[in-house]
Amino acid sequence: MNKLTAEAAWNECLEIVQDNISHQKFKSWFEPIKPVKLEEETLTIQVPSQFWYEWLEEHYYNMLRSTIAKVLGKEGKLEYSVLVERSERLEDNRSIRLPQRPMPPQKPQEMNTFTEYHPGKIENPFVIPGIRKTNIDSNLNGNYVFERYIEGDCNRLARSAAMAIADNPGKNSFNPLFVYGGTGLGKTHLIQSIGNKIKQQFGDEQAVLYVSSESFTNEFVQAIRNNRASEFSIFYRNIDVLIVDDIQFFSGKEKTQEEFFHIFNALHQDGKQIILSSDRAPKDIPDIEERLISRFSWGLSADLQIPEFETRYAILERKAVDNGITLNPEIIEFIAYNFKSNVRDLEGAIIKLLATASLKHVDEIDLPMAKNVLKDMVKSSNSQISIEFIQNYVCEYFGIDTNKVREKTRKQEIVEARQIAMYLAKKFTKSSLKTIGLQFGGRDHSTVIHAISTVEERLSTSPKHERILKELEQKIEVATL
Ligand SMILES: Nc1ncnc2c1ncn2[C@@H]1O[C@H](COP(=O)(O)OP(=O)(O)OP(=O)(O)O)[C@@H](O)[C@H]1O
Repeated sequence: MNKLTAEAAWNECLEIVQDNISHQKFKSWFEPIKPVKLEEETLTIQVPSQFWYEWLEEHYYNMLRSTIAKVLGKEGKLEYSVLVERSERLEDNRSIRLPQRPMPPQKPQEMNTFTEYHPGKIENPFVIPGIRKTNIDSNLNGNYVFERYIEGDCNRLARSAAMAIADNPGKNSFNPLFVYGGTGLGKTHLIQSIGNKIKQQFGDEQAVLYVSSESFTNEFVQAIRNNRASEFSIFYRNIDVLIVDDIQFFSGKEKTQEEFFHIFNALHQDGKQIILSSDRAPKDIPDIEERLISRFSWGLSADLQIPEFETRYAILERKAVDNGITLNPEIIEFIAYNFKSNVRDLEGAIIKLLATASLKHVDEIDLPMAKNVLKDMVKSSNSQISIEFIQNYVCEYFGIDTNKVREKTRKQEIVEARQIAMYLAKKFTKSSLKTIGLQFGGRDHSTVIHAISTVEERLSTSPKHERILKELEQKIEVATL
């Protein structure tokens, strides 16, 4: 005979539980539970959700079993009653993406578990196969993989940190990884590649979740509205690899920041991996709590820069292959020269070419067609060759710093490059000799005349110079409209 009430029995259980788990976990998982009834040696407790029940079974089964044995004796049993019907929960759950799994057969609103197998109620209450990990929709785009992410000086650090994380999530010094950079430079692609690689390598062992900070905020607001803030919080605390994109969107959203702060702490403390992206460095994001900014900088902050010519070229080659379009090198060069500010524009150019080719039923696109199709997308400043463009171009060709041709230096290789640039400036721009001289460090027009005649002379006497000049002229023609 058991004279205990359900409350008293459960309170005794709680005292034991409290001694065995952290305060935070106790508060999260045990305080909200209500004792319902105690009949013979069977204590029934009410849990707020199906997910809750599953979580307890997965994580606290042994501890609860021994606790019940201590309080109710060897024959003691624990039964769960789930507060809300599953059909209702499922609908709600979707909005905050709680993990779901197929339900075992059960009586409505009630589940029994623990200590005994109840045929017809729960098939196997003790083994919950991958309850959370298999069922979380990671929200990843399968196209964003490392294999399609071209490496260059512009992204080397961020990319190698990302790959290291993918091999060892949570157990590396890049936690959090904070990737930042301007629009269209590949932040989303890179951070999603980490998630995809982890899924590929670790499968259901790692619960990966990609979420934009905007969705995070919306879900949180909705969770508050539906009195489900604690479930929201618990859900996020169960993620192994949390990827949050465009974190600058948290700016000015105090409640969301606070919630994220707690989730961040819990995950970090548990050795879970956090990956964040933003359009600017942590310290430059306005209206974000100082304590969050400082956490963002705990691991590694790596920026993505505008890709250099060679990387743009490699990206274009890759995108052309991915889109099933063949582009000859001249066209790739033309695009790489004229679309400099971000990778999304490079893709836009390829897609426009692809669309036009299929509209016009053209099998192969040639350079004049490409120039014509893309002329509206090329910035007007690029459509006319400027002296600066030629200076940059020639210096890049000879591998020297552009400023050098504007300086007074008389080093042989600089003088030669400067003379060639002056010659090309005269040939490809409408600028006067005086203007050209001025743009080369304020030189006199007679210096420009001298440079042009020197180049012309070399052209007629040296095949090597003739070849260099021809190459440069061709490239300038390709690069511009
Ligand atoms: N290094 C790269 N190699 C291949 N593709 C790239 C690379 N960088 C960016 N891209 C491509 O450029 C496009 C834009 O990239 P992404 O969306 O990741 O940029 P973002 O920095 O997140 O931009 P935003 O801040 O505007 O969201 C994507 O299609 C992506 O695949």
